[in-house]
Amino acid sequence: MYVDIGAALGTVAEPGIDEAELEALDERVAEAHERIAAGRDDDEFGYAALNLPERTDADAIREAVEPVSDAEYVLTVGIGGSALGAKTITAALAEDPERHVVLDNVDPEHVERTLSDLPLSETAINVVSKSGTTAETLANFLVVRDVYEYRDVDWTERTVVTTGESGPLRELADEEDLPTLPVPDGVPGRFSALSSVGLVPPAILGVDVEELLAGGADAADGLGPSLFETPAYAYGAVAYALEERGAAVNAFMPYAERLEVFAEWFAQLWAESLGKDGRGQTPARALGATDQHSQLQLYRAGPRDKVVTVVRPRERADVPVPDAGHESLSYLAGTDLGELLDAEYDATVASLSAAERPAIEVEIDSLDARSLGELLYATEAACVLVGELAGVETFTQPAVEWGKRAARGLLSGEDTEETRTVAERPSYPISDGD
Ligand SMILES: O=P(O)(O)OC[C@H]1O[C@H](O)[C@H](O)[C@@H](O)[C@@H]1O
Repeated sequence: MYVDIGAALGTVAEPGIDEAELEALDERVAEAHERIAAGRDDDEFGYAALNLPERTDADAIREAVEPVSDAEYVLTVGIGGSALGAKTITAALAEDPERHVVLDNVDPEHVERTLSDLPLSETAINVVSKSGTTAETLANFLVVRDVYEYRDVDWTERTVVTTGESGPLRELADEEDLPTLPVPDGVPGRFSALSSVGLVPPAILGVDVEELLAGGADAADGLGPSLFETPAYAYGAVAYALEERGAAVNAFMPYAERLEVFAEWFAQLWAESLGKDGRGQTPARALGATDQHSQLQLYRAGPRDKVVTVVRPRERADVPVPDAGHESLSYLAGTDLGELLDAEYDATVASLSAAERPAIEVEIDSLDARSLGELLYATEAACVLVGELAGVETFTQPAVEWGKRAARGLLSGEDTEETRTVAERPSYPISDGD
């Protein structure tokens, strides 16, 4: 992975970071790196995520998916960190990403439509929940099972479960003797893409999971004590420094359709890990070049509270633009779509710099398994570094857990602190008088 922080320097951007300040920050990066390395050595909660590339057993995943390896579709039932990793990987790498269907939300119309469109006898079910208690996942799984039974398709032969050692999902899996994979110890869901949590659908859909893990291992080997020699830390350190100087928003803008879901994954990672103690950058999702024609206006001319992260592969497919023989289109003659997209990327960074707005450039060699593994890992390492520099509890998510408890309490009718708060929530209704 390559990171270019030139467009985030104080000489060209406001907010920006001066080179002298970077030197001082590098000392803090060295300390944070030591903390991260110690956490990895002891497999401490959270830090253990950065050991996944070496720990994940690709053979065990292949063995567990063997019974469903000829499935035409994979239906993932999971939410948040239990869905986004797999969705990101298949969107980027599967030959036909449409073959991976994700039921994360419980919008009844969406669930009904999704299931009615799927050929169930050719669809493997991948149920994932670290806690095994998440209401959306359990409810969707029960609905899915019921629909399979109604259509007379044996779901027990087509299901793989990834969950912890106990909990309702584990009980459901044991009852039916379903093949199960463990969630890795000490790894929060949003950091678990490079484990069984994220790798079951890619394995079924023919993605080279060994190469993904090898890419993660490359990035792990590259972590060193200086931001000047570690692109992942350079990204994290500069994002942190810019937040300190007012960049409350991090607009994550890949210039590759196949990385659009990566921005969704990034949003969970950044928000849930770093949104604590009154701080944390708000992740915004954008796609280049599409959002150049909408959001870029705000990024260049709105409040100076943003940094834009642009991401691109260095290699692209060749799709030449045909020469139409029109004078007015001569600038397109002899080019190809990749060249155009790269020109748009360069133009966006330059356009932000011209308005003194910060950007950070991230590049990978190409959109293959190795580079994606590297990008996933490096982004996680960057996030852990920001957490260290900001002094927040990167690996917990108490605010999200509150909502989960409240929803469960409401459904069961329990009287808890959360359900009382829901009952007393502020209300000031306005209607149109009808
Ligand atoms: O994997 P599960 O236990 O079902 O949790 C799914 C998701 O639930 C919550 O929203 C957590 O905050 C997420 O981090 C987690 O990924």
